[in-house]
Amino acid sequence: MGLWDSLLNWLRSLFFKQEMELSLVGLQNAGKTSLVNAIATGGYSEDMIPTVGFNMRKVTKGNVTIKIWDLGGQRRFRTMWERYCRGVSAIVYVIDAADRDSVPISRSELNDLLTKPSLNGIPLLILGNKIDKSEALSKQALVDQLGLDSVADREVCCYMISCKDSINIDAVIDWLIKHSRTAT
Ligand SMILES: Nc1nc2c(ncn2[C@@H]2O[C@H](COP(=O)(O)OP(=O)(O)OP(=O)(O)O)[C@@H](O)[C@H]2O)c(=O)[nH]1
Ligand SMILES: [Mg+2]
Repeated sequence: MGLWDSLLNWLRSLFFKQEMELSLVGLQNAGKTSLVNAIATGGYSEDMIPTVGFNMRKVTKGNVTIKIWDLGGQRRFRTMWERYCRGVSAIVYVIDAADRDSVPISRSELNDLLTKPSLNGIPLLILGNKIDKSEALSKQALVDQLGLDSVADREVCCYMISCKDSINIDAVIDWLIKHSRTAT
């Protein structure tokens, strides 16, 4: 990048602070809280406490401040998902790609969420997590088993990630930054 471009980018970052709000949803044990840690600090821990209700974290990447609603994935918390997804810039849906038995439940919970009129058109990022495990599904298998090809009313993107080995976390951050909007 030339000096002039760098200068322009710097000026832009001073005047156009970006911010975005997103919700992290998906079944318990999928790795949502681990993803927040991976994005915020790159840290990872084996012993995580299940999220009770929700947590809110603010993470700053460059000139983008991301407000993350990290929701509990246990059944009793799933009815809250819709409320916390309203008005966000993106819905991030995390799946344990190595827990093949849970994928059908994940699919039906995702379908329920996507039929809510209040969430119409909100971009969806699907993350197949735990690809460090040998039993993890391939991306194509996950896309098929979730029926993602039939989602037509919104932008959908899917990445396979590992919070443990920091695989594709950069791609996730890039996608998020592209979906932020200029703060007013
Ligand atoms: N092998 C492997 N394990 C992971 C990965 N990401 C998370 N885990 C583990 O999965 C377990 C659950 O992680 P959490 O981040 O607490 O899952 P969660 O989706 O926030 O769960 P709830 O808060 O109950 O909804 C923990 O033991 C993590 O260490 C990964 O990429 N690979
Ligand atoms: Mg959690």
